[in-house]
Amino acid sequence: MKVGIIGATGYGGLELIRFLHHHPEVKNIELFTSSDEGAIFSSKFGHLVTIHDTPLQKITIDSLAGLDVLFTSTPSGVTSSLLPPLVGVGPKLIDLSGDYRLKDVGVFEKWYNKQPAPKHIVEQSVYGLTEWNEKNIQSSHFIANPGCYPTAVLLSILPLIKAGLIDPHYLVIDAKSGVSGAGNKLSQTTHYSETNENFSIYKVNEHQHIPEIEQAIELFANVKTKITFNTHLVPMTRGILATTYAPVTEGVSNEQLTECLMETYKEHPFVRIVTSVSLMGTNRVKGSNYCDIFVKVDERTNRATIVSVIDNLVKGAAGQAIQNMNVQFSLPQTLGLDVIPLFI
Ligand SMILES: NC(=O)C1=CN([C@@H]2O[C@H](COP(=O)(O)OP(=O)(O)OC[C@H]3O[C@@H](n4cnc5c(N)ncnc54)[C@H](OP(=O)(O)O)[C@@H]3O)[C@@H](O)[C@H]2O)C=CC1
Ligand SMILES: CC(=O)N[C@@H](CCC(=O)OP(=O)(O)O)C(=O)O
Repeated sequence: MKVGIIGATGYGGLELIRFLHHHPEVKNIELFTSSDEGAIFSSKFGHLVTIHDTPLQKITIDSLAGLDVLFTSTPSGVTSSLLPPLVGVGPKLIDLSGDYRLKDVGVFEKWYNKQPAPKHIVEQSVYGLTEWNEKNIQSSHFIANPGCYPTAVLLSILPLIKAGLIDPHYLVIDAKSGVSGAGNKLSQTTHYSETNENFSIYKVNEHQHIPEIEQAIELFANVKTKITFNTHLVPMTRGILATTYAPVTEGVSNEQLTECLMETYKEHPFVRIVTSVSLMGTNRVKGSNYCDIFVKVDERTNRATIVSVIDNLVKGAAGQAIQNMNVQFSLPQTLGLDVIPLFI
């Protein structure tokens, strides 16, 4: 397979390269740039010397046409105008940005404050939450890869909502991310001296992943709901830990919640249900495509605490994107992704 990456110099792009390099079906990786055409890739990234000594290419429709699959890992607002000429005619497309996730273009415009992609193009994309949308992904040429926070949250709560074990109308979700979630561009809030020894909340009640999570709950569990969702920045590089608090349906036990999660994901290699909280942590999934989930009912309040962890750059971005490519090409989902987490 001949694969292209637009946004190769970003964090998501670098992770795509790391995994695709080991993918047995990928024979060629072409790297594209909007800002540094001709630069030798490894001259920018020393860890890739002797591995990717290829020049960065200019993005043109002609240069993309011969690819089998194109990953776009660009800031929001870029692919809304870049991809429409390629949809349905060029390579299979997997977009890691938020530009095609929200089906209502008015909702995209409101939460991202950016010009949306044309509605008829957005309608052709399939939401790439792999474990929940495999059939549609397999038959699609155009995947909108989920956001990092929605991936962590949805994998943990969808089975319980769908089975009627928790009340979906009072969900309170508290999520924390490492700083790489904000990408590689410099900014005041991600500056070392502002993040080191600091733990902060941001985008209070205004995070762009709120409508994405609500849309997916409706799509996969057939429930219309409004969530409370807040995000925090943790002084670490990688990882998301998301905690959801949800009322438990009358008479439902802790064991039933755990069994439901285990049953849902028994055939899914990247989702692990953890039964001891001492085994949970972002370092248990770091560098890997795993999502680990733990649930415990507070019998005093009859609320469940549902916890999930992912690596934002892997299951939250590049890893899930490659998992989706595998599904699109009818390959085993684990191909190229079968790595043990870093842990330390
Ligand atoms: N970081 C994360 O954990 C996650 C990120 N995402 C989403 O994935 C996308 C990429 O994120 P991330 O890798 O962190 O971002 P980065 O900011 O690290 O990298 C984005 C890359 O996009 C390229 N780029 C910028 N402007 C343009 C343009 N106009 N046309 C083409 N390419 C452009 C740049 O490369 P160059 O200058 O060489 O063109 C840049 O290196 C974003 O939409 C993000 O929201 C999704 C899930 C998780
Ligand atoms: C830590 C941090 O800043 N994370 C980013 C995640 C960005 C992302 O994935 O946003 P898209 O919807 O544009 O893909 C954020 O919270 O906005």
